[in-house]
Amino acid sequence: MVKQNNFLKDLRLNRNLLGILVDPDKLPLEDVGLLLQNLPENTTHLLVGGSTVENDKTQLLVKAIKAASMLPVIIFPGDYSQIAPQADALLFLSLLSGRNPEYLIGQQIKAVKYLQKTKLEVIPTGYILIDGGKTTAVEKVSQTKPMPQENCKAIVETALTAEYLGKTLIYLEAGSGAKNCVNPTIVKAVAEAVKIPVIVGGGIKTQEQLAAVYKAGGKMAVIGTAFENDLKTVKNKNNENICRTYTYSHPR
Ligand SMILES: CC(C)=CCC/C(C)=C/CC/C(C)=C/CC/C(C)=C/COC[C@H](O)COP(=O)(O)O
Ligand SMILES: O=P(O)(O)OP(=O)(O)O
Ligand SMILES: [Mg+2]
Repeated sequence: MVKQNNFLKDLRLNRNLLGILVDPDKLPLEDVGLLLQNLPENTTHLLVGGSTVENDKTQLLVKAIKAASMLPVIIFPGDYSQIAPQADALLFLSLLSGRNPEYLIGQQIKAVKYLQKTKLEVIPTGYILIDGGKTTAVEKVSQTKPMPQENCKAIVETALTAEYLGKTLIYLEAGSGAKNCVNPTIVKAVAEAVKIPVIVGGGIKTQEQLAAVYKAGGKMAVIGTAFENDLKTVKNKNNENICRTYTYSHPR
């Protein structure tokens, strides 16, 4: 059966997409309602995943989200154990900034027998880790070094390599909770060099940073940590006195 390419179509046809990243290890299932009620108004997609996630948590979380929301759910996996058949799509990542065979091809081969049993839209993605000013979980888990922001040429060449290899998407990643997000000059250089859509994530906290991603040609920005912090504040204050740690969402 031919699978519908909806997520990739969304990325090709639209701009200013906002993906909120939910880490199954950090969001208790009973907080799915809280999550959905507090999403930024401009959220277009939910991404689910983490560098490390306990067994079965991703599948349970995706199931709970799908039961309560119409938003498309995209798996953004740190490893093959996070494949959840109830999701809409899966970023089939290859960590091209590194040279660890496990994250270039090993995880992908391990994923196949699970993917064959699903109808997930599988999106071959060139995943490029860029130095965000601190050591991040992706770096630790993959045991690879990020590419320096100063070396824009090498980053562009890596993105072009991804395109020549047949990847249909590029993800420029500064890492979860990065001090510095990917510089817009890098986003612009990559977006101008490749024909495939570019997603940007890592360390995005403000409306200005979000706008800069879109202005530079990024089709989707992904926000995880800033939203996690926001949700903690909402929870701690029992919905009173909400003090948002970022400013990109409209006040409710
Ligand atoms: C099934 C399959 C092909 C799995 C791919 C395995 C692979 C090659 C993984 C790459 C390395 C890795 C550990 C990826 C983790 C992905 C992930 C969830 C990263 C967290 O992203 C942060 C996001 O950009 C938002 O940042 P922030 O707002 O600062 O939290
Ligand atoms: O799973 P990640 O990569 O989002 O890392 P962290 O748990 O440090 O947020
Ligand atoms: Mg995180």
